[in-house]
Amino acid sequence: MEKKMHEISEVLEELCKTVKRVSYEEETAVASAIQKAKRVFVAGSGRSGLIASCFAMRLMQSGITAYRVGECTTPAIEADDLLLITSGSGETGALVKNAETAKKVGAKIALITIYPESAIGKMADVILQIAASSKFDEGKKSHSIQPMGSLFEQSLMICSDYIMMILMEQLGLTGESMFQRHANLE
Ligand SMILES: O=P(O)(O)OC[C@H]1O[C@](O)(CO)[C@@H](O)[C@@H]1O
Repeated sequence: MEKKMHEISEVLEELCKTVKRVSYEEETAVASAIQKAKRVFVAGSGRSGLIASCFAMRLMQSGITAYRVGECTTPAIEADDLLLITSGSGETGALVKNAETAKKVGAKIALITIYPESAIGKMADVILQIAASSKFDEGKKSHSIQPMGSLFEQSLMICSDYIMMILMEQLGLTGESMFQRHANLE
């Protein structure tokens, strides 16, 4: 049999290492920022944005008023709201603009990123850092065995689901109670 370049277990190992390094304090800080907000607006681009949508879905199922930025039914962000941005680089143009708008109206910003010192990081009130290699590190020796932002995006999915578990505990929710709000028009 032909030798594989990498075993799938190596992918799981680097994912496990990355999510275990994420700070619990930062995860709980994001959960409290969500709880304190009147409404949560979730924004992300590309693959990070797809995971942002998964997060927004769970927030809605928890009874939190959550919107996905970019949907035509999403209203204007206001002072009591939270803009939660998922961006590996923290530099994606449209997301930087979203953060500037949120700042201007006095909304809070939470960022999940590789780079706390990024343009969005500098505007954020709460930051959760995922120490993964980014799409900009492609080709470097230190880069993940997976391409571009894959390791960040996978870690983002696990961390956002874990933040949901923290919220469930704080709000006294169960999977069953959340399922009551699951879409019945699909
Ligand atoms: O997570 P970032 O750095 O904001 O990048 C957004 C997206 O841009 C891409 O590079 C291309 O869509 C994706 O890999 C990534 O999810």
